Amino acid sequence: MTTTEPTPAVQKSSEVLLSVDGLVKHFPIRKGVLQRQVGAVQAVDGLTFDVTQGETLSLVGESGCGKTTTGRLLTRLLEPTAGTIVFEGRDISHLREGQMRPLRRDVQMIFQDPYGSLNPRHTVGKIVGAPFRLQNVKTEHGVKRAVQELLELVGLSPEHYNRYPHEFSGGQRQRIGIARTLALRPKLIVADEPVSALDVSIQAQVVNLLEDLQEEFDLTYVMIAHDLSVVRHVSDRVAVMYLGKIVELADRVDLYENPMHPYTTALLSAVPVPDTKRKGKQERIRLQGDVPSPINPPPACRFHTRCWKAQDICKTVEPPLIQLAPGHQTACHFPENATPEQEATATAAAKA
Ligand SMILES: Nc1ncnc2c1ncn2[C@@H]1O[C@H](COP(=O)(O)OP(=O)(O)OP(=O)(O)O)[C@@H](O)[C@H]1O
Repeated sequence: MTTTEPTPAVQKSSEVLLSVDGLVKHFPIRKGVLQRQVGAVQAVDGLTFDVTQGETLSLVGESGCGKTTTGRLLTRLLEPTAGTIVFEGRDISHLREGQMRPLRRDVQMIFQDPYGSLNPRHTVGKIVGAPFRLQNVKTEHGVKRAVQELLELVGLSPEHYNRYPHEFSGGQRQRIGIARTLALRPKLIVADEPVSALDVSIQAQVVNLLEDLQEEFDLTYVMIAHDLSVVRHVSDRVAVMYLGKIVELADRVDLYENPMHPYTTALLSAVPVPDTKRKGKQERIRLQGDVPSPINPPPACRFHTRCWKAQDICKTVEPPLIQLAPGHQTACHFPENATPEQEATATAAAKA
């Protein structure tokens, strides 16, 4: 990844493309011959956010915090336990597979592993052409032409049509996956760690490609990453997740310069780029212990077991995700870098 200073976030359309309200996904844990439910993995536990047309919203957090599950819910590869997902004004939370078919064109996912996500026995032509064939939208000749155009679009050659995935490097394979994703001209792409399996030298190229494609086709991205440094340059807004919940959601510049949740401060302190503008703690914060289990998460504020600011109220009252500044939501009783008014707002929300 490049480490140059990011350009300020561009003002984009404010039309909401995707709206998520109280989204929950609990995976039941079953035991015994009767397969009785004995508990649940609370992978995603009450997410509420909007994604506007043409923006990049990044979901960030440590392994196991529920990012991939969220991505799979948004693309409806999973069915939510509760809550709603509204895409272009239509509630898609519980559509059945047949009803989902038209939506599969509009909402696509890019996967982390460019090695595992391409069938090694299929040619590039078959892989990238699969969406056309599945949706039955072109003749075989039309598919070939369209695939070759897509290959050129992502920086590959039309001659690659008859080659197999093993003949390509990791970066090229991710380009093949991106070409397949673009085939049906989706509106929303959920990109799950799209560059984390690639060499650092290749990561920036693939990120640049995603940005160019976004501009060309007015794409909307939900970008999933475990590391705040990866999404620094591409996000318009960033949602920080911890144990199935969003703890902070803010415009990119605001989040990096003025983090308000202690967990965000800790994540940012691990970002190697020196950031003179960032308020608050500059030294590396090493969080104590591991992330608790999502089977039995800590009550109230889920971060309290690892938070250096935690007080009694953090163990008994869950802080709601509230707006503490324009475009900046935080779920914390004792936000960092807060003005007296912001502290008062947080206190009032806890009492409400
Ligand atoms: N199908 C499933 N059945 C049971 N538990 C699951 C399932 N899928 C995910 N989980 C659990 O849900 C929690 C959240 O997982 P998820 O993969 O969404 O997290 P993540 O933030 O994407 O992590 P990573 O960065 O490691 O992929 C984890 O504890 C995971 O073990």
